[in-house]
Amino acid sequence: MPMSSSMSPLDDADANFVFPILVGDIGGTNARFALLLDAYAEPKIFPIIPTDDYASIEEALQTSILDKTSVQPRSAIIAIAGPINGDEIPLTNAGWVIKPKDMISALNLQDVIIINDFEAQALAVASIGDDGREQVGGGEILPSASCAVLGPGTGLGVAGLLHARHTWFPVPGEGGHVDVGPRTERDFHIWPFLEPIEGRISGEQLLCGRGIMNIYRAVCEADGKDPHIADPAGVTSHALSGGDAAAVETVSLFATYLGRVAGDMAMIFMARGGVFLAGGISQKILPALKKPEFRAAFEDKAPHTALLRTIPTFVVTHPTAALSGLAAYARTPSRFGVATEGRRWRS
Ligand SMILES: Nc1ncnc2c1ncn2[C@@H]1O[C@H](COP(=O)(O)OP(=O)(O)OP(=O)(O)O)[C@@H](O)[C@H]1O
Repeated sequence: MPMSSSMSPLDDADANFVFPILVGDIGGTNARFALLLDAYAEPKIFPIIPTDDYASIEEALQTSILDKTSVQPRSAIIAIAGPINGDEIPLTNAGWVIKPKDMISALNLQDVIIINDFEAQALAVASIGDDGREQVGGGEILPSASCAVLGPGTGLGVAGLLHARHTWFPVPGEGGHVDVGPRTERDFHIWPFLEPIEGRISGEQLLCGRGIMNIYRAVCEADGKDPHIADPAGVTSHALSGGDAAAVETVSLFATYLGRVAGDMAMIFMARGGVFLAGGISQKILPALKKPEFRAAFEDKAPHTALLRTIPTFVVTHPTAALSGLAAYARTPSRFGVATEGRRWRS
């Protein structure tokens, strides 16, 4: 059992962390780390590393962070892709198993917190300003209202962010796995060619790197063409340059489906504070998301079209948004209602 399990989440969240604090955002593809020396200094951000290049988080931290600085962190706040359960936490979509007790002894830490990577993206939404995001379409942020975050990356992460009692509460969940159904005539042509997961098409079957390939292959098969592009970056670059019709349609459909699911999340969370598109893919296809499809699908939510029109949508453009959210939490944990029960380990 984690050593802090006797403390209630809110009592625990009020406890400050001891500096220097290491913050980390570990995705299925990339890991990003930064060091915070004190509550006022800007985080020192280290180069992004591919998760697959290291056998474990201890090895990654030792080689790419600790061997490159004389600062010895005392606390670590790490966001990971996957559910946090018990003392051994496997990453979804990557080979690492995070063992906080091993981190404490191998890296000489006194406090380790592990949270979900989309909670970190939600913390980022509360802490980044206009220069870290770009609005797509109309609507205006209603201050202190709820927000929703969706992030197509290796998978599709979704989180809410609620404001109550002067505190921002990130709400992690598995919203990336909602069902998505065909709607237009073209959808009905393509749907039979999509690869399902156990018989259904979930958001994550469409809205992530793998999902781009799923849509692309289905578009090609529906039209009796050979899919010749091998990876998601190839599809989006052919689409953005306009050089390949199937790639152009794939990215247009991706934007439509992302708009549909983002609109659903806006309604679920009543996200008058805005819907934010995080994750690696959104910023790479920003010009495609600015075309009409994304926002049209987002707003097309009868009987709530008028409501959806008032809700702004943003692409998070800050290159290390999750780290900046974690840094804001590390500095002033009392501003954020992050539940730490079962997710905090101390030496
Ligand atoms: N230019 C691009 N266009 C579309 N997809 C891309 C592009 N570059 C990389 N990808 C895909 O983005 C995914 C990686 O996303 P991201 O950079 O958000 O990684 P991550 O943080 O490790 O993901 P996650 O947090 O979802 O596990 C991979 O599936 C990759 O194939």
